[in-house]
Amino acid sequence: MNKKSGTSADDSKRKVTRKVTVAVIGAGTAGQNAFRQASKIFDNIVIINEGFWTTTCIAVGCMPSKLLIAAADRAHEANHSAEFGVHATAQIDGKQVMQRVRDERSHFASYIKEQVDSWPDHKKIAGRACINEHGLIEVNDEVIEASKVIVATGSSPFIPDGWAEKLGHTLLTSDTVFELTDLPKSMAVVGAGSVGLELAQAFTRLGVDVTLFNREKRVAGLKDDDINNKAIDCLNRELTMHLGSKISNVGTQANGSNNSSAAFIDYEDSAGESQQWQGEYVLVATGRRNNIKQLGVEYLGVELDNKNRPKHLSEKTGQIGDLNVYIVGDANVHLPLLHVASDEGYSAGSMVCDNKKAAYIRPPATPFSIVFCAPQIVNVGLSLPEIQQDPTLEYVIGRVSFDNQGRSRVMGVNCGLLHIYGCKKTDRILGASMVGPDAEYIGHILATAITNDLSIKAMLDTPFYHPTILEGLRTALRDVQQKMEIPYQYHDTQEASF
Ligand SMILES: Cc1cc2nc3c(=O)[nH]c(=O)nc-3n(C[C@H](O)[C@H](O)[C@H](O)COP(=O)(O)OP(=O)(O)OC[C@H]3O[C@@H](n4cnc5c(N)ncnc54)[C@H](O)[C@@H]3O)c2cc1C
Ligand SMILES: NC(=O)c1ccc[n+]([C@@H]2O[C@H](COP(=O)([O-])OP(=O)(O)OC[C@H]3O[C@@H](n4cnc5c(N)ncnc54)[C@H](O)[C@@H]3O)[C@@H](O)[C@H]2O)c1
Repeated sequence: MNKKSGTSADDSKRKVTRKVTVAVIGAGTAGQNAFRQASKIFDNIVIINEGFWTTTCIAVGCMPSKLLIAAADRAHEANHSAEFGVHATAQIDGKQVMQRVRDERSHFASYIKEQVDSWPDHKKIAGRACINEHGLIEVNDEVIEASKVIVATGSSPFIPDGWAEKLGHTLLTSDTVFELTDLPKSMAVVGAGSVGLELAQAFTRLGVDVTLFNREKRVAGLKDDDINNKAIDCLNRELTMHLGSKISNVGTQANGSNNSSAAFIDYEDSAGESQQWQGEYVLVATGRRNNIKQLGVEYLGVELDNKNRPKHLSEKTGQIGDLNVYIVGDANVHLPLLHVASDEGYSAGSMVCDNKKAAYIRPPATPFSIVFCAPQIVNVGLSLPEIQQDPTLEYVIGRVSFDNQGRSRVMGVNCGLLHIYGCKKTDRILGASMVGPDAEYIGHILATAITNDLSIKAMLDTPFYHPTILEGLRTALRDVQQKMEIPYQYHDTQEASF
């Protein structure tokens, strides 16, 4: 993509050092998939990456966070078994907890390393790429002219202006928190999105004194008010949350007890009262931003909107309009999730091969997200506001509460609510939102149903084993069916009540 090659006076300084058919910028999940796929056809290909080559997911994302949650859940179960007549108190070795997180992370990273090591050295460049005004990729001493460019530069934690300087060594983000060698005594977590909720609850369960702040009275960005209120109700039972609070200042101050400094947060609580929190660390989880602002994609003809999202993005392949430019994974902001990054990378890698061989372009995935707090939070398909905006969608909401659902109660995890949005006209599921036990499995079933256009009748004709938490899904589907006034199945059965 050499937009203006040969037109500049300082061309001599920008001599092209390499011409390639495909350049992939970023070697996370999306970039590695794109590279692997495109390499099946093209030999003249290069992948450029700054930092670790083991993916955000493995190094600082999905895997270390779930490893921490796994330890936290063990501790929680030990400490909360008294209702079953089993009395125990968890002895938590913070150093061992954090070491296992890193050891297991290294285990997962070793698979990626093996793959990356198998790629020829001359096709890998370690360094920060930027695209110059001629549409050439500059990295280290190289100036690369590429016919096709795949941008897979991911995203990074967003830190509000000035906070990094003010909080200094007391600031943590998801990029640094897994490097802690021991569990801290106290921590504020700012942001109740997926990162904030998962980590705040995990550290609480591991005995850290955690306070969670969020500026909205909303968790996990939930858009269905009933599900949001239920999630807050369930999470409040173990988490200290200041939702709807406004942070006015952050910083550090001398810690009276020793020579160190402690962090503070000045905030106005939801009742309008001025308050101060003090503690050891502030984990900032206020969102992520795509790594694209400084890259120079505009020199390839890409237009960005005011939130740095690429315009004219094909959600199927990541292609930008009819340019030979593909923006995939978190870099395009579309759905910043692992499976999406993986699929988009694969599809873009197939596309640059002109779809000739071994190419499979996946259809855009049904929107689907899981937050791995307890109870889990899941959203599938269209959200309630999206459905409400479209008057042609005649919808009903099928509900089930998990507060007294049979197996949930047996297991002592009976807090939750599922809403299924059904379409009256088509007998299909438009979307769903849930907080509750086994939500990750229920979410997968609902995503399968939406993706494969299953009718609610077809879903109700499939077996639901007894006693399972998944029987709650059937209760919600029956509620949808009843509200649609389509009496497919007589279901005055006993098991709905236990
Ligand atoms: C704490 C946390 C937990 C998460 N948990 C989950 C989860 O449970 N499930 C889920 O689906 N998703 C989860 N995610 C999101 C998931 O990790 C991301 O969606 C996914 O890893 C994005 O992959 P990617 O390939 O787009 O980017 P990345 O893996 O981030 O790769 C981008 C690469 O590009 C490099 N790069 C950036 N700029 C340049 C440049 N100019 N030149 C060269 N290289 C550059 C970066 O250094 C990086 O190596 C989580 C994220 C976080 C932070
Ligand atoms: N389980 C998963 O799939 C998973 C887990 C972690 C991360 N992720 C991915 O990472 C992305 C980023 O997650 P995230 O949680 O960092 O971002 P997010 O955008 O989901 O949530 C950020 C939260 O911080 C709040 N906030 C922002 N500024 C604030 C301020 N100054 N004071 C108080 N609150 C403030 C927002 O209101 C919001 O609730 C997610 O969108 C998701 O794609 C996924």
